[in-house]
Amino acid sequence: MTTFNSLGLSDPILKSLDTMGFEETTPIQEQTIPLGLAGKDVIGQAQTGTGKTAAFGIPMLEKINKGTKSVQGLIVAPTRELAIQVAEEMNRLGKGKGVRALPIYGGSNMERQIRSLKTNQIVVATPGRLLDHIRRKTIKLSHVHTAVLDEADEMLNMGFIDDIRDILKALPEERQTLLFSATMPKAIRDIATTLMNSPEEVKVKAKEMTVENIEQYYVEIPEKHKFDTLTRLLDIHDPALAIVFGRTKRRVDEVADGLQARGFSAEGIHGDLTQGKRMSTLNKFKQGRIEILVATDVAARGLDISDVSHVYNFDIPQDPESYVHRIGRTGRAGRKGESISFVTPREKDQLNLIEKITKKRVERLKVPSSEEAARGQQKVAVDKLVDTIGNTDLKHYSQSANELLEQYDASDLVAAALKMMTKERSEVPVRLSHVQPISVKNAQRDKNKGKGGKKNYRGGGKRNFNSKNKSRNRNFNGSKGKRGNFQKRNSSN
Ligand SMILES: Nc1ncnc2c1ncn2[C@@H]1O[C@H](COP(=O)(O)OP(=O)(O)OP(=O)(O)O)[C@@H](O)[C@H]1O
Ligand SMILES: [Mg+2]
Repeated sequence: MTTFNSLGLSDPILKSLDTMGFEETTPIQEQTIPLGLAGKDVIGQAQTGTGKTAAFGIPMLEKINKGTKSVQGLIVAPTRELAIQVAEEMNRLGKGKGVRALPIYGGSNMERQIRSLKTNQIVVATPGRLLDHIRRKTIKLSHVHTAVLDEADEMLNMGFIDDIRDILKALPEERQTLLFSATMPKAIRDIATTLMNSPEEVKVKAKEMTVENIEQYYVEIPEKHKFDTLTRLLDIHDPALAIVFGRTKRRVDEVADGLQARGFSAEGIHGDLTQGKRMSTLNKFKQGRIEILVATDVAARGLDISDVSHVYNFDIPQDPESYVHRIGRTGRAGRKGESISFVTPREKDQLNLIEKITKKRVERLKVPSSEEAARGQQKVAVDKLVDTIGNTDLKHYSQSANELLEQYDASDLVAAALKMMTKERSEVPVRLSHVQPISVKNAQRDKNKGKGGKKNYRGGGKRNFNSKNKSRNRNFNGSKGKRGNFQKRNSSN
């Protein structure tokens, strides 16, 4: 066990960590914070949800000179939501020292950003908006001593590489560059090293690329049965919060609408929505006001929402890296999670490729029948009832209960109560537009075709964004997740 204390951090930073409830370092933090503090360039690779943000954030904050009122630390992230989230985490980490991070991203007020830029020493930006500021000379980067590419492999992928080169060119040559991600294909690592100054490569040793606290399943299923299977699985699993990934924006809209029509609390998020809509949907999801987020890959990377218990790959992802990031939205910070990928018969090769690259076998799950789904829904009601017996003072109801028992059969009474509590699904038919199955060959060809081209991440574009649940009893904050070993003391996400 390594404590933050033993890394020689300053009191203000230790104070923030204490407030955040971080007690021990995670392995990537233990290995990269000393390198970061020593001014080394670092390529850091560690599994999803294992605290990479603090791994690069803490050394950056330690090196901010409070007396200099200019941008000294720059973090670049691929999506607006992630830029905002990373800025929030940096603000928590920097609170003790009084250092603030400003998120800058497209779709928000540029003038306001320009005013705030004068008072913040750390900027967390998406590449497009940052370049706008650089070109308009509305950001001063001559004092930046630390630059971080979060989700580095994504940032150095074909869609972003030119922007990243331009951004790095605008920074002082004398600087520290840190790259972090859960995945780092070799070709990208090679590009990365050309942008850095003899980097130290830290790869947290793990047998598999995915975290072991995610139970990974797949169902083999023809395209036309996917939607009904999804609703059955949702009824059986009764997730605290779930993310359903679809391949395209249209797909996301159709699945979200379909789920709503069947009475689920679901909304979609993708790159064609306004920034305001994206934020409000994500916030509702974080607060548990919607239970199912249907998303393109725009939500695949970095997002840290602790109560996500299930990830469904309604469409199998284009590449194994995307799979790793998508399922990594659950099972964070030591919690448990489950992922279920839908594989059409022609997509079995793609699943095999994912298993090979991630070095993890994905287990087959039987497609549930409608009877099983109905039993699943009933079980939710039964659990609620049993939970109420255990945790509520029922004195108030005992007189009515006794009167009813004199008139009716006990089993009829319980059955009636269960029926009232069971959410019976509407059977409205839901039809989705046809999508092409992914084959390893096609995925490869699409990848090559896109080389050098611009991948429109901001707009989404081509790169779009079980019943074994240990405890079905949701407590009031909606959490069903089990606590793992590097939990915060007072987790308040
Ligand atoms: N040492 C720690 N102790 C307890 N909780 C921590 C610690 N470090 C980070 N966390 C928490 O763990 C969660 C995941 O951290 P973070 O988002 O940085 O993961 P990540 O490695 O960047 O994941 P991804 O690859 O998905 O981006 C966050 O809620 C964070 O606050
Ligand atoms: Mg991250």
